[in-house]
Amino acid sequence: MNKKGIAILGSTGSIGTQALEVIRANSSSFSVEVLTARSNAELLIRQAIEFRPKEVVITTQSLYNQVAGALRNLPIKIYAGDEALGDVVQSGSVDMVLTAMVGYSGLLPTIKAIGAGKDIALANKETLVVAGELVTSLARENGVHIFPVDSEHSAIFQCLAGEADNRIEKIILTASGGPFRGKDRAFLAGVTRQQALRHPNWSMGAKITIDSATLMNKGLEVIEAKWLFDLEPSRIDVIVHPQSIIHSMVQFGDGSIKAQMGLPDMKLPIQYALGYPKRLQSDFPRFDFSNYPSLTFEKPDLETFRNLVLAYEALEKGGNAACVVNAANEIAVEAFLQEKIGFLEISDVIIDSVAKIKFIKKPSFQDYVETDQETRRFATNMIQVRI
Ligand SMILES: NC(=O)C1=CN([C@@H]2O[C@H](COP(=O)(O)OP(=O)(O)OC[C@H]3O[C@@H](n4cnc5c(N)ncnc54)[C@H](OP(=O)(O)O)[C@@H]3O)[C@@H](O)[C@H]2O)C=CC1
Ligand SMILES: CC(=O)[C@@H](O)[C@H](O)COP(=O)(O)O
Ligand SMILES: [Mn+2]
Repeated sequence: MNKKGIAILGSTGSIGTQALEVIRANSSSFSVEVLTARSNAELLIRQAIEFRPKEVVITTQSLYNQVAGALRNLPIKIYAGDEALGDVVQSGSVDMVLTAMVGYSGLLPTIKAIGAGKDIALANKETLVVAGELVTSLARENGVHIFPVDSEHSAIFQCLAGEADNRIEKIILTASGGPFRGKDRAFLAGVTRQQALRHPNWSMGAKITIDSATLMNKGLEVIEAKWLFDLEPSRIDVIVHPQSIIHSMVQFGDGSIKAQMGLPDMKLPIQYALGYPKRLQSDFPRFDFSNYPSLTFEKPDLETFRNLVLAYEALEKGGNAACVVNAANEIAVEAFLQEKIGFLEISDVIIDSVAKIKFIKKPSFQDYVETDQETRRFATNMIQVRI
């Protein structure tokens, strides 16, 4: 049997390392062709020695010598810098690119991979948030499939199997509510980085963990769902489900609701995307109903967690609005992680950026690049003035 050749962008992160666990357990189905990282040279070297990719990229130029030196006796090509990401995804042996980088930086390599006809396993939700219209139309033109890795979107994708001719009435994205569910603004004003990084159910990278705490993660996921499943915003609901057992739901025209369930473990959606259409066997721990006597649901508190509203507004507005929200959020989350601003100020930075940055109704790729840069400059400045 031919193995599927996988390129992993961001192999040293939370999704990247779990993807390698999946591949290690299914080595007769997959080969690792490309590994990339930004700063964690030591882990990248260990991964390359174990999985023997054809190409490796370390985007931090100053780490090139360390990586190249450690791998010098192996038949692996080593590159440095951001531009190399756009080249390696196009390699002949790559069948599928797993986009497990964080933030806006995932956009350009994803576009290059789609241009080269490579299927995408998409974890990097920011790609669709920033330029969903452009990326999905490019995928259609190139006959490329985008398989969702994000747990909610994987759940919806799994619920849609066999339903191609049936109308979706709405989808219901579940949200854990994050570590501050039930708290008010007075409490949130004083929360620390450490508190915000303590997600109740998932162990993830720092940026998405803060997004979960502000509910921006759910906002980004609403936008991601719009582009993956071609739905108007009014057909995308969010419900808080603190146990994170139901990963999302689809309601059809006859009123029937399908849900996908399981313990919170990203290896399952990663494996489903890599192995699609096959469900590969796994020994992931199984969900036991008797351990969960109650699965509960509540409405999100939109007065306290304003970021979810900001994301819906950007989706309604269209154009480059979500690109502005994303860039401002990335800058604000990084500033919060560096303890330069408070938790509630994350929303303030986004609101002021949306008000300031020029709206473009039909943005080109270059417009997205410029919008991202201008927003980052504005948001960074705004934070500097405050401190
Ligand atoms: N973690 C999760 O469970 C989930 C994550 N996602 C999404 O998946 C993506 C990855 O998240 P996660 O794995 O948590 O993130 P991590 O921060 O854990 O990992 C990010 C990875 O990308 C690399 N990286 C970071 N910045 C850059 C950059 N500017 N250029 C090149 N490479 C870079 C990092 O390299 P290094 O470490 O070497 O610096 C690392 O390999 C995000 O978009 C997130 O929203 C979606 C659903 C669940
Ligand atoms: C695992 C995953 O897909 C994350 O996006 C997760 O959903 C975050 O949890 P929240 O529901 O708290 O945003
Ligand atoms: Mn998710």
